[in-house]
Amino acid sequence: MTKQFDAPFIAVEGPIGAGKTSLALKLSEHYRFHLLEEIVDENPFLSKFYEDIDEWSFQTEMFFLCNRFKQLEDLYENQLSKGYSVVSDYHIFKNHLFAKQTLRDEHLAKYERIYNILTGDLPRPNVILYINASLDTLLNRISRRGREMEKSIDPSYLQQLSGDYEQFMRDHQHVYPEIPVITLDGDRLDFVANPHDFSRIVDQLDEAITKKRSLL
Ligand SMILES: Nc1ncnc2c1ncn2[C@@H]1O[C@H](COP(=O)(O)OP(=O)(O)O)[C@@H](O)[C@H]1O
Ligand SMILES: Nc1nc2c(ncn2[C@H]2C[C@H](O)[C@@H](COP(=O)(O)O)O2)c(=O)[nH]1
Repeated sequence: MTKQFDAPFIAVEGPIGAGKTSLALKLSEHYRFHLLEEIVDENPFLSKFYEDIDEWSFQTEMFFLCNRFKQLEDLYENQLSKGYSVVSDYHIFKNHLFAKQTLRDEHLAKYERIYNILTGDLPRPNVILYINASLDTLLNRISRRGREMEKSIDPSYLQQLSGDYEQFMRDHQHVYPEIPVITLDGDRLDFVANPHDFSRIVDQLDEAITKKRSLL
């Protein structure tokens, strides 16, 4: 049974470099919501993963899964169960989305059994902001962010992830119509440098939060 709570729990999602962390940080400051940030550099396998995906993918995905499991357990205990609102730069589903691309079949079968056990009763976001963007935009932003290990990202890997995100968001809206998915055009919106673009996102989010509160 998924843990129940009433507070807004907003997840910002999208492929690598779409702007999730940047937008989540700005929203947490604007709304004074608790910010849940995914770990990246603390994953000891990630740099090895980018050098040899097949060799290091299982440990990479399992590390992310276990870390996020603990983060979300603590989030429920310390924030959501107490009525505090949250904005996060990830949704736990991303773990599965990456694993389906990076794990070979026999590893994926084991991973999915563990994923279902660990995530079955975790708190789930009740609003999703989904940033999509073209491959060129993603590659440019990854380059601008400048993480050494990401310089070896294969564009086809990123293209496949982007496609998987598109499909997942369509499926999610169909399966969970009560959870609004606000899609943002990452090619057109510069919420980092353009206050008008950011305020338009806030307007859409205000509407979604107000609507959810009216249903409580
Ligand atoms: N909408 C945007 N317009 C322009 N630059 C952006 C935008 N979103 C993010 N960036 C820049 O792109 C880089 C990646 O952003 P980041 O928030 O780390 O993406 P993600 O968390 O999705 O990987 C950062 O340098 C950030 O400043
Ligand atoms: N193989 C996986 N890699 C992941 C996962 N979550 C994040 N990441 C990588 C992708 C980027 O290099 C970096 C930061 O991710 P962003 O989406 O914030 O750009 O970490 C995962 O579950 N599996």
